[in-house]
Amino acid sequence: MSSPLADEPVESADEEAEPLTDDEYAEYLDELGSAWEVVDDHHLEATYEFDDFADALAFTNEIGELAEEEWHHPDIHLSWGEVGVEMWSHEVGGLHESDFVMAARMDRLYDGSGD
Ligand SMILES: C[C@H](O)[C@H](O)[C@H]1CNC2=NC(N)=NC(=O)C2=N1
Repeated sequence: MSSPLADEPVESADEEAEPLTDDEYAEYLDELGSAWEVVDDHHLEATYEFDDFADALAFTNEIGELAEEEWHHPDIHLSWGEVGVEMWSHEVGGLHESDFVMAARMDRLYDGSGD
């Protein structure tokens, strides 16, 4: 079951936007699945598990298409049976609401693609 955050728009950060503070991002983190954690107050991290490399590659491509559609791109680490994702906003040098929306969209893709 993905978070309602997945229904929010992915908006680019304002020019002068500052990264979210831990108090500010706490509420968004609570709305995401437990797979996600914030690292160094800078980015979101999660690892998705798959049966094999081919399934992990297919999910990687799904995330890539989402990122291109929304023009908001994660770092993706593809390995056998696993896809590691790091998500932050380059323009603010840290976390923005859109990172949490993208994380929820990735969870929705994963839920839809099965285990
Ligand atoms: C150069 C390009 O416009 C920028 O990288 C865009 C597109 N993708 C992006 N992705 C992420 N994660 N953060 C950004 O600030 C961002 N901005």
